[in-house]
Amino acid sequence: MIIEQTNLEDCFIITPNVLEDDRGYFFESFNRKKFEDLTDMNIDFVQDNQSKSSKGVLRGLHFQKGDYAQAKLVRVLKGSVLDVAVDLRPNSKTFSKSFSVKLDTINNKQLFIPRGFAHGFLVLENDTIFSYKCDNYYNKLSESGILYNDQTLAINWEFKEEELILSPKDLSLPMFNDLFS
Ligand SMILES: Cc1cn([C@H]2C[C@H](O)[C@@H](COP(=O)(O)OP(=O)(O)O[C@H]3O[C@H](C)C(=O)[C@H](O)[C@H]3O)O2)c(=O)[nH]c1=O
Repeated sequence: MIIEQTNLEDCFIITPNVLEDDRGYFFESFNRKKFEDLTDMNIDFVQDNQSKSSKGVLRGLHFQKGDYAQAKLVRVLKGSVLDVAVDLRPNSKTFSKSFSVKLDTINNKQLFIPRGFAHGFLVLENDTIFSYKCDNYYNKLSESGILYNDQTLAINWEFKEEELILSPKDLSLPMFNDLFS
């Protein structure tokens, strides 16, 4: 397992050690001890999620507020995404900054997104399956988010605006300045 720092504090790229043989491959998709040893963080994931999406789907930017904030370890089981994390921790040196990385089944990369971040992803291939671990349970009343094309965050999704597919909920998310001004 290789851990790479990103430009955001406490947000890491994790690349598993893929063991190939003439049958195919094997890798440990998560190993708590190795994760904690390498990141110096304690983590206790309690919920796994999975979603399937068509090319052009953009899910996010989402986060849960307060006591229900979630850290996530995200990866792709099939297809590929542009994954985006945004630091929304007001006291962080990287507050309001974002990080993007392509996750797919070629690079097998995963992104660890700590509590206090917003998360979203743009699907780059049809029938992409996205899977992630959360260290806190889903709490509908604590859900919040920021509109994907918020001008303060200025995230480059690298995709034609007219080809994006978002849920009505995501299209009605607030702007960054509505939440943090
Ligand atoms: C997140 C979640 C949702 N749901 C239910 C609520 C809806 O009936 C249905 C779809 O929910 P939603 O449209 O919020 O799903 P996504 O747009 O994929 O949301 C996720 O996408 C972004 C990128 C994330 O990082 C979050 O984990 C999460 O917000 O699943 C549950 O039952 N449990 C859950 O943990």
